[in-house]
Amino acid sequence: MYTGYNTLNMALVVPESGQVVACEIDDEYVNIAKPFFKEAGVEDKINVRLQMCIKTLDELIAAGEAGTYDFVFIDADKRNYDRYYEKSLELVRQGGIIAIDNVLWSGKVVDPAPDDLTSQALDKLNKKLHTDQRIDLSMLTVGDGLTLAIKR
Ligand SMILES: C[S@@+](CC[C@H](N)C(=O)[O-])C[C@H]1O[C@@H](n2cnc3c(N)ncnc32)[C@H](O)[C@@H]1O
Repeated sequence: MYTGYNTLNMALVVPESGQVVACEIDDEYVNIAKPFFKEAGVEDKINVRLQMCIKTLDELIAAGEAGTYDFVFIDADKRNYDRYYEKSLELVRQGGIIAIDNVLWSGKVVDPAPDDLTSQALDKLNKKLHTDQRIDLSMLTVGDGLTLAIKR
């Protein structure tokens, strides 16, 4: 979530009945974001979970919400992206979209250094998605690289 810029954007466009689940581990950012959610009149549409996001994803699955989400945006700690991707794939419905940010990592994924575990993890995930038959894939070369994975 960070300071909530994209959480707020999503909450502004989902219908009144929609919900945005926002994952963050740092309460400083949550405290910055929440007044803006209120000011924009969308605080009731945003469910902030202040804990490790893998725990939140597991809780959503345990609550029977697999296959019910339209969209997931993955933009937290890069080395765990593959774990978040697998959980997100469970959570989205057929035709649902998983967006993954920073997949080019300033170009370092092309030839990751031996000690650069982040670039290695992103490179590995990019290659995995390329042949993943569970999704249709588009990698947008905008910004730092944005992958769109659409669940089949
Ligand atoms: C790049 S920022 C997110 C920006 C946000 N997607 C946006 O566009 O407005 C990444 C955030 O993920 C949080 N984060 C990192 N690891 C996390 C984890 N394991 N669980 C939950 N949040 C995490 C960081 O504290 C940081 O605020």
